[in-house]
Amino acid sequence: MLPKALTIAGSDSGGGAGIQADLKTFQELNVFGMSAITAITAQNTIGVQGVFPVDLKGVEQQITSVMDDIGTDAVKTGMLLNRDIIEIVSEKADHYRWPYLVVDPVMISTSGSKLLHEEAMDALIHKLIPKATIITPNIPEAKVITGMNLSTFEDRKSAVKELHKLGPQAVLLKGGHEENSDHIVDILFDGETFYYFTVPKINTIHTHGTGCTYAAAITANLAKGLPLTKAIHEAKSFIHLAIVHGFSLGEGPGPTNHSAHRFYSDSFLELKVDTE
Ligand SMILES: Nc1ncnc2c1ncn2[C@@H]1O[C@H](COP(=O)(O)OP(=O)(O)O)[C@@H](O)[C@H]1O
Ligand SMILES: Cc1ncc(COP(=O)(O)OP(=O)(O)O)c(N)n1
Repeated sequence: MLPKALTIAGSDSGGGAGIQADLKTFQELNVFGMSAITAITAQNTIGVQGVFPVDLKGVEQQITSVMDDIGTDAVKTGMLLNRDIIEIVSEKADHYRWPYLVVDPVMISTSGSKLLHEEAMDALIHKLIPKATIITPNIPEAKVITGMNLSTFEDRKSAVKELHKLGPQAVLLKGGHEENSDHIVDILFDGETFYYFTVPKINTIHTHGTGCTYAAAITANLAKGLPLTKAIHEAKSFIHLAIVHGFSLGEGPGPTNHSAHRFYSDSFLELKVDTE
């Protein structure tokens, strides 16, 4: 039987991010994908033209319908939009005791649209993040959650420790927003050990949906039963190839290429994983 994964996130009509990116990633990684949609966004490569929340009963019922009949091996959250939706997801996490919960704390799209209301921050930090197997903030999201300045590498390590104190089993701080380096470092901390996933920065604008795709690949790998560090290492290889082969679509930044990994052996990407 195929492993199963549920994504609880927003729909991106443009197909590059959100639910669409998650389901494409699950499919590419041979995981049966299921969804609970929190909001419909009218979105393309240029930006987000509209956000239409799904009513609370609709969100709650999608999760219940999937869980009571099919069940899941792992859950990922993306755009959750508001406090009420976060509270529903948190209650469902308690009720169903999901084996793995990957929380991508989506707040704002690269094009600048709000995908999480400010009033929802407290629920995200105190109700959902503590239940996560892993959280995957980017640098701006980590700044908002910790209130810290993340200019230096040491700042980022300190922020990762602070984020871990909120209660998730592990924190993965993504480095894609690093501006002053030709390398990008994602920092993983599991409460004992730091791991660094370092890659050369790819010179491209076609990175729409990178965060969603990466977190979905981690979720798929956890659903398959991979240990956390290996799940991230393989997901990093997947997202790296997807960015290398990102492509132009529409007038704005194009999406990553979810199929790119098919054309490489697993060992294509030599990743440096340091522990200390
Ligand atoms: N230009 C790039 N070159 C190489 N890797 C990148 C690049 N941009 C993003 N990544 C990687 O893509 C993943 C998503 O990162 P990031 O862009 O920080 O998140 P988000 O999409 O949530 O803003 C991370 O593993 C990051 O290192
Ligand atoms: C519906 C929806 N969810 C999430 C995002 C954000 O996607 P992400 O991969 O974090 O980054 P960008 O695509 O904004 O660079 C989204 N845009 N839409």
